Amino acid sequence: MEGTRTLALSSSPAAARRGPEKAAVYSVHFRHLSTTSSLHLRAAQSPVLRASSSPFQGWRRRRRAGGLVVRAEMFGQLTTGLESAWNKLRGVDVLTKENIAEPMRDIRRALLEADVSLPVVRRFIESVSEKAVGTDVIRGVSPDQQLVKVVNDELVQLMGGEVSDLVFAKSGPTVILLAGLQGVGKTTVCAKLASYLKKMGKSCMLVAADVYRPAAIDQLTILGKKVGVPVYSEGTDTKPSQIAKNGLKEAKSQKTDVIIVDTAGRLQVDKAMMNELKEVKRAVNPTEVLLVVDAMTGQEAAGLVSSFNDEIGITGAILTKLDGDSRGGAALSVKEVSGKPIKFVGQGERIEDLEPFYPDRMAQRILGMGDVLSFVEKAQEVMRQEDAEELQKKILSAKFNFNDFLKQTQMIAKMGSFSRLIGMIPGMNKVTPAQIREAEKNLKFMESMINVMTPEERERPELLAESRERRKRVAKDSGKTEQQVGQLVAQLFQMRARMQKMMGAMQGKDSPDMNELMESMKAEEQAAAGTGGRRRKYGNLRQRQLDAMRGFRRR
Ligand SMILES: Nc1nc2c(ncn2[C@@H]2O[C@H](COP(=O)(O)OP(=O)(O)OP(=O)(O)O)[C@@H](O)[C@H]2O)c(=O)[nH]1
Repeated sequence: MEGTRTLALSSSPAAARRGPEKAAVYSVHFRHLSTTSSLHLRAAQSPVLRASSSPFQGWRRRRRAGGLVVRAEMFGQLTTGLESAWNKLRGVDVLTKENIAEPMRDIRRALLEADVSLPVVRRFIESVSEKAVGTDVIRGVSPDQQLVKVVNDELVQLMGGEVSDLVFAKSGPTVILLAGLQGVGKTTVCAKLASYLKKMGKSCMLVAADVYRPAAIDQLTILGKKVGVPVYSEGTDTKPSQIAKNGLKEAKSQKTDVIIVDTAGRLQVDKAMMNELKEVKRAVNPTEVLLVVDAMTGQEAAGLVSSFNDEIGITGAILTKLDGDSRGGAALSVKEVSGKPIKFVGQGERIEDLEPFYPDRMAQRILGMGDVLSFVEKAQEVMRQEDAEELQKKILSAKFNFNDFLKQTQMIAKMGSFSRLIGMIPGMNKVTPAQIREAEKNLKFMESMINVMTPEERERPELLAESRERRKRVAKDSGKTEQQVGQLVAQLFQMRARMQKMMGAMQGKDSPDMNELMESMKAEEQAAAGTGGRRRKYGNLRQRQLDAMRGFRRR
């Protein structure tokens, strides 16, 4: 492989585990001249851990029986690189061409260090910059969170958008032809895929068409036994295309749903290999031709998918050894470079370590910001910008009315569990679940009174503040007391004042004191419920409410 020098003592954590017990560093596998793309260490004692603090940034320690294994945290390097981009946006009001320039440079650097190919990085940066600047402002979402969301969406697109499912033949056995260079994990993938398909309820057969390495046939036979799937083989004297053809015939006679054909791997792409694959492909007309590539080879993997597709025509790729990939270049480049989707990823040596490739989950893992993303998505979903602007105007001009109040409560309901949402707001994690439950109950209580108000009363709460008759009617229609209606009206005026204060604080970039807000909501709810003890306890609050109403009457 050009540009690759293997100083390998071992290529896998399993081999690392097999190493001697006492040394601090047992095995190191370097690919690529300058990068530590693959490194598996095992230590019986702590020196490796001490060493792990700086040179192994983004690497993960795992405790295993009998020692510690230090492994690359998947895409850890990239995640760390991107973090510096968000940090540069702290304190800005809105994303502009100017203020995103530096964060975009960080993102570009992080992607290049992750071994994503340059043209892909260029297109990515261009698209993110364009979208970030053109994105509507969402109230409550900070510019750095907004950029995280734009980058996430672009990463998902870059990796193919949707999950790309396996295609099954409409009739007869589905044939999956696996190709790939030597040592990428093809044989292991055969067994992993068979086990995956078995769990889906499909019957499988493995076909051993790697005739150049007798050990490959043995390995497949052993793995077949392990996963409980028959293996069709004819030794090493028959042509691979003939073995594949006979295997398919056998599968048909046994009414097997899927056959997986294991082919020979070569050290590099050569004509003989391609011709043989073409021949096998012609012989069995596969539904899926999947190229197995090693994630640790970075953008080379993407290049390979491209050249195999040009030569033989493939339907997708399987990315193995993602568990050892701290960079992510292959996962990010394959679709964009080759136009072919990654269908599965191998994330370990065990049979069950194969799963479909979900671009959205992968992007979230890269960014490591699941909470921020779901918060932004929910805020986007329920709060169109016009609504937000209108609301803000109303709040600032003290015109917040019962309709807005209802809209807000409904919005909160739409956002799903109030408590989950609150947990996502920085600074709100001190609010207890009991407080949240009370706030939710309070919202329902108030809603029942608002529902029986006339449109005019909702629009102009002053009407209710000024007319006892109106308050009496609302109380009667909602089954509440006149006093409770009075408290609700007073509460709305207090809320106006409080929201104005909050908006002022937000515009001044101070974060509002959410705890105080929750405390007062709780107090108001209890006052509204109107028990004797609570009445005494929250006497001051009720006095304030009455004052607010009186003040209003005087106007
Ligand atoms: N960590 C890790 N190791 C893997 C993964 N997939 C395969 N391996 C290991 O990679 C090594 C090579 O796997 P094989 O399945 O023998 O590779 P192959 O492509 O069939 O090799 P040839 O038959 O020589 O072409 C084995 O030690 C596997 O356990 C993976 O997803 N993660």
